[in-house]
Amino acid sequence: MSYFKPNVQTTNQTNNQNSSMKTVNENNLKFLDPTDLFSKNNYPWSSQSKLLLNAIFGISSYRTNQLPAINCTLCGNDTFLIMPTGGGKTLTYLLPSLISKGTTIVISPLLSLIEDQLRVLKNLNIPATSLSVLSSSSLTAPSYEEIMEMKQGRTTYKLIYVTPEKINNSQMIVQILENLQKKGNLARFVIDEVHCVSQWGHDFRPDYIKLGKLKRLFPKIPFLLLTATATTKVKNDVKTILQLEKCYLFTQSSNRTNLLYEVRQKKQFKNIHIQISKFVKKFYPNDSGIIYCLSRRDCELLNTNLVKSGISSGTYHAGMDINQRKKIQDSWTNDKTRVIVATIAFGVGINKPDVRFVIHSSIPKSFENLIQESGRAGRDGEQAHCIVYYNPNDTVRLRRLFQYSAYQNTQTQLSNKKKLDLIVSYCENIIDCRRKLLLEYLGEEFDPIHCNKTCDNCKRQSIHDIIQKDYTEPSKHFVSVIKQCPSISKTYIFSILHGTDIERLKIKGYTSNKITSFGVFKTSYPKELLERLLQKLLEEEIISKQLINVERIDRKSYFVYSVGKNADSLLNGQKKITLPITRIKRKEKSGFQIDTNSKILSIKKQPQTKDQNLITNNIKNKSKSNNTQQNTKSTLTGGLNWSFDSQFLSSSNRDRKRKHFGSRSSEIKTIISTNENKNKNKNQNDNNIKNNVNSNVVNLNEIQNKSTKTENTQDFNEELLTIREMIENLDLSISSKTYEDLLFDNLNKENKQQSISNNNLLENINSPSKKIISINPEQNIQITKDPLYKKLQILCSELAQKLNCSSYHIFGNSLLKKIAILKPQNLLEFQQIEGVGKIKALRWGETFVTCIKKYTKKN
Ligand SMILES: Nc1ncnc2c1ncn2[C@@H]1O[C@H](COP(=O)(O)OP(=O)(O)OP(=O)(O)O)[C@@H](O)[C@H]1O
Repeated sequence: MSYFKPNVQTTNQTNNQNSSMKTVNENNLKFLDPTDLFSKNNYPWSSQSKLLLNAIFGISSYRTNQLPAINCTLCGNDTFLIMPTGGGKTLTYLLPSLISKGTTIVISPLLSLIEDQLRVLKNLNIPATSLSVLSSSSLTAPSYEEIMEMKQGRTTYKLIYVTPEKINNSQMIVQILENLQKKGNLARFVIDEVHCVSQWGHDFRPDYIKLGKLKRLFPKIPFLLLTATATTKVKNDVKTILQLEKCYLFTQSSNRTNLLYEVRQKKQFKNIHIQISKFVKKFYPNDSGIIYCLSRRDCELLNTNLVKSGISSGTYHAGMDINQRKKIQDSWTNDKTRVIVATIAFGVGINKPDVRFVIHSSIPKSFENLIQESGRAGRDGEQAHCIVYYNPNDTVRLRRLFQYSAYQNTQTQLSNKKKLDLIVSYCENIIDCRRKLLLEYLGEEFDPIHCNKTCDNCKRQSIHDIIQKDYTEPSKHFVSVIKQCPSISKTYIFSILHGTDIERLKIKGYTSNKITSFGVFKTSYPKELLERLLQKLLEEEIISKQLINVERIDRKSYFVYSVGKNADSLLNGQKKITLPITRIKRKEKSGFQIDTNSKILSIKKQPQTKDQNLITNNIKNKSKSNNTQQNTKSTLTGGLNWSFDSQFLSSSNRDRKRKHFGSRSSEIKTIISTNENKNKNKNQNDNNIKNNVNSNVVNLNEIQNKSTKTENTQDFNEELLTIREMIENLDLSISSKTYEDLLFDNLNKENKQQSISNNNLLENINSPSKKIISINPEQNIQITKDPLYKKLQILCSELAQKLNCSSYHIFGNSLLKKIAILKPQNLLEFQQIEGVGKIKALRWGETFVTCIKKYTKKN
């Protein structure tokens, strides 16, 4: 069998490099270049598809690979789409399901994901159901009569969701599928999270393997396979296990251009709340975020401290009972609690699109954990932060946990150790582009030039030089102390080198007259630097460590150090030890050098000499070439207290035009309606919007002024009552209309039929051009404080409560922000906003517009 890997032209607005596709041979499989085959807009369904895109989903253009994947599956081919999280995989089966005759079967791994998706579809009036829970109490189950109809091979549902377990264990479901096929009503199988098929994937599920029988039972039904990540091994497993003979493969970069990656130094966990609350208050005071902790205890401690410092947060971990967990998750999903402080127990089935930051308050367990957990940020495509707070001591904690785990055999422990080593080098690395390191781990090449300074290392490189400083002599002192004091703990090593804590050292017999390197460092090497050096010596196997009290998992267990197998090569001068340090790039001629490593900001007027330049460049080049050779196994260490905080806003002010913190979020762009509307008021409104958006200043000032006004509580409560009243009176009967009724509601039945076969006529049905705006980081801060945005959020959450769904099922926060900026004054303007489809506009537009008009009149 072979994959046919298309090289498809991009049709979206994302970064070009993101869309670049290779046409290389993969695993000696032949790939065709079907650009001409699937990227065109001249298929019989092309106009209909474009119309549905606009009318149902409120979207004006396809993203990378969406169009070719849609065309490919509609042509009846088996299609494998690998697209990063938040890339828009769902659309590639929703649109075809509305166009194809019959029903699309979606196999999805989790009931919670299925239920979430069914709520989305319900709000779009797309007929969908699930056969996974057939009890009558289930909100998602079809009725008895509907099941009977399905058994006859007929159904009005366009989508049926089912878990793999159910499809494997229910004879009735197989019978339904067979009868749907017989009657020509089985459109396609969609297998979501298809990497679960493979034991090499991160979420292997045995029931996915059994899905191999589907191709045997339904050889003519096309498969659409979806995942965010698949290594070559996983891809091969997918095609073999699912028994696909010919399958078109669409891949693209896993790069999430809208995520900002950063590693920050952490001093002590008990004070981490100070750093985190400062960050949250500054950047995301009213946005959602997740903070991951290593243990339940850490979650509780951090949460208590965050609440004390005024952050709206709650905990989620396996130690809480299921009701408590559900309560906090709902509160977070519906924007009542802003931040969730959780262990990795939180995450599976989390679909909230507008998570603006994911913070690891301690080192993640592995690269996979980092990618998966931070990947929950920015699923709506808007900019989001992914920050790891790192302290070398965290690794000691993790190693200890791995070592104690009673369930793990030696091999698992070794693999955990390797994984930990990799993530440690990532955290310690202050040179290489973080995007590059992450993507290389996923087996993808990435040129850091495309990072556009959206990771701390690239950002730092633009203002700092990195130089390698020789620490061979200090390292010899480390080894000397360890040689003289066998099995010594880290605290004692540091005290001896610093010459502090003399009384404690005396008790142990460690005195200056006995130990040659006693007090050599005095105050010249801060503890952070000694930690880095210790880590480096361990990596180089100059020293080694061992856990004491292995049978106990309490705080008394600790590591002791002894000389490693490479100690002699250091002592006899064969081996040199260097650590990268950073210094601010000097301006021409009279720059200032800041030695960030020594923690003493020594400001010297010292222009860089030719030789220094040479060294810097050599090191940079060397690091580059090492990089390509070693892949992610970079062992460069660093420890710089540097963050986006200090650079972010000021530089984006200076350099606004060039900034690209995310493909779709860097600057405000508008596409103003091309529909000729003679109405003078409307034109006036359009102009207002156009001016506001294009000037990029009017809006911000306006928002800023308003946000500084403190709101009168009485007014606010009255407003809330009016909102509730509006929702009470809202006519929800529109939900009984199908998507087709709404799409064609300007036409009578005859024309409806005609229009389906006449794409031109379809195009003429009111489908306004979309206004596309993106919100940059500064605007985001302003808009989250905007009273209108807050009102719209309340309106949305009240409405969600009434409809028994989550706020984001109605409108996500990023869309609400855009609505608050554009302030649509009528239904047409409301529907013109990118992300608002006709169905949602018809259902709730009036309510939202009324709220906005009332607000604009008052202000
Ligand atoms: N062409 C498009 N233009 C604008 N927004 C889009 C487009 N396609 C999808 N989206 C939006 O992108 C967001 C993410 O889409 P979706 O949930 O399908 O991502 P996904 O690839 O399935 O991610 P995950 O792997 O996390 O499930 C949704 O809010 C969706 O409405």
